[in-house]
Amino acid sequence: MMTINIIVAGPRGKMGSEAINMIEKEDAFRLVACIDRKNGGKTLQDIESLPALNIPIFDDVEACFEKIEADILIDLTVPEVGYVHTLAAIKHNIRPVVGTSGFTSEQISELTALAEEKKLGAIIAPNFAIGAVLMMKFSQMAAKYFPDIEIIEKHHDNKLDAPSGTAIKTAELIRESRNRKQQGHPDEKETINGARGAEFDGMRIHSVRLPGLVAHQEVIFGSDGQLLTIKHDSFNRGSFMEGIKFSVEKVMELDKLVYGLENIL
Ligand SMILES: NC(=O)C1=CN([C@@H]2O[C@H](COP(=O)(O)OP(=O)(O)OC[C@H]3O[C@@H](n4cnc5c(N)ncnc54)[C@H](OP(=O)(O)O)[C@@H]3O)[C@@H](O)[C@H]2O)C=CC1
Ligand SMILES: O=C(O)C1=N[C@H](C(=O)O)C[C@H](O)C1
Repeated sequence: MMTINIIVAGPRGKMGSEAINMIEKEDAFRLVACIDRKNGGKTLQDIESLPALNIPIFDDVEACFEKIEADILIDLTVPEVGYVHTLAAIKHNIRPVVGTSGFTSEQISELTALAEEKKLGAIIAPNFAIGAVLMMKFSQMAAKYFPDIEIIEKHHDNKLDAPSGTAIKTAELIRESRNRKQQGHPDEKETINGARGAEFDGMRIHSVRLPGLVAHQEVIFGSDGQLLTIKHDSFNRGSFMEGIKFSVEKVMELDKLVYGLENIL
């Protein structure tokens, strides 16, 4: 059995710490280093909330990639830094598996081109929960028949990016199967800015942020006399780990960047 050597960026985060637990449970996965802006020079065992492991922590991504032999970077940080980490990983021939949301489409295009040039596998997945991927695909199917759509995504109030990566990916998939349609009344006016949500290809995306929520999305399709709702809920971060595990295995076989788990499931 081949061992896959993994670096995790964002180890103290909700997703990063869950990913470390997942890696520890897998015989074929080996955690070799972490990237953490506040704990460079320490080891994982120096951090109270994390497993007592003698794994080096780097605050500098370049130093980490130069010193540590790794196959994969799992990035679970914030958009600006996650992009820098992903770019550096590809340059160092380390395959990125990116959960961090909020990359721009220009950044994704740039990373795609670089991975193609290097013939290196990479995965950027707006949502690693298998149920969420199905929710997006079912929405894409339904959009062909029900072109009037509102996406409502709901997340915890520590989330930095809006709309969520999942909502953007859902809208992108819907755009592939639906002719552009400007929804609502042509003369509608917002008396408070943002009341109708964000506009994407004529449909609307609404972002709810509340304590108590984890990650939830409803796609509502309206038609004459009927309403279809396609809904997914993640109640904990464990829901994303199956997709991360699958991506870590799959990215080793790829020679290009894949954006969205639906393309490899
Ligand atoms: N694709 C998917 O399926 C999923 C994706 N996500 C995405 O994953 C990312 C992480 O989510 P989550 O774990 O909930 O978030 P957390 O806020 O819990 O963790 C974020 C981590 O990033 C670190 N970080 C923040 N700012 C910086 C910075 N400037 N430089 C370096 N590190 C930094 C934080 O460290 P510090 O304490 O120093 O700030 C922390 O360790 C988000 O982008 C989220 O949208 C989340 C769930 C599922
Ligand atoms: O920040 C989160 O929590 C999540 N972010 C991802 C997104 O932006 O879609 C995935 C999931 O919704 C959880």
